Amino acid sequence: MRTPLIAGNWKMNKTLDEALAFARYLGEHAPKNGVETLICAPAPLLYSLADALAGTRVALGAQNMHHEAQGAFTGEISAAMIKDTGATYVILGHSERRQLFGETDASVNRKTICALKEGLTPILCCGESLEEREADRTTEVIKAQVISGLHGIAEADVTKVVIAYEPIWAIGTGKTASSADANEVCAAIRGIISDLYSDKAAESLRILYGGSVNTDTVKGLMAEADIDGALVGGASLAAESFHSLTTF
Ligand SMILES: O=C[C@H](O)COP(=O)(O)O
Repeated sequence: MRTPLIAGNWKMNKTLDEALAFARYLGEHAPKNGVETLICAPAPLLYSLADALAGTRVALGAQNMHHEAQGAFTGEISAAMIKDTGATYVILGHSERRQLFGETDASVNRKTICALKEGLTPILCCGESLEEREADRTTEVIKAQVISGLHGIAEADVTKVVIAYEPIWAIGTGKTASSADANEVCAAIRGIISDLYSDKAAESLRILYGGSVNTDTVKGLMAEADIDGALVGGASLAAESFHSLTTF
């Protein structure tokens, strides 16, 4: 049985005051029973948010990290630093990181290995561009990203990974993939895990959908057999909206 996960990705949004007001709201409004909820916040907010969210059933995550444990990497943060804040998740290989900051399948793989080593839960993102979808290359692209992202990770660890399928054309555009289309790709990802590892691993690994998820679309997406949750950008920024998503 896979526990549903509704994860908010705040991206580069919110001051400390705004984040604390959001946490206060979540403290007063519990998520649906049996649903895990998560906020992935900008790094400077993590320590304060960990305190503010203590006792709320809302987990905390970072949005990126470096693949080395420490060293001369100005401006970067490590897995151990994230763990120190009290955060337990980290988003890796988001398409914005790949497109705007030059992340590659190889660097995302190194980060995933490093996060697991530190005991963080990686949310490994994959997704095709509009051009790739129109050329009928979705499965091929996703397969390459998933295989590279998980390279060298043993079966005992792979079930700790969460995979987020986020078609690039649906991110921040208001265009959501239909529930059926999103489920088809998530099912294909589960098939890839089964081929790489085992049916058992594929059955226990959680797969999220992301891309313009909102309070109108979340229920349909969550009703699909292979979608275990959502990675939400825009609709996670207002506390009321995020809370409604967690009570789908
Ligand atoms: O990580 C979240 C995704 O990029 C989705 O963002 P969005 O919900 O604003 O489309």
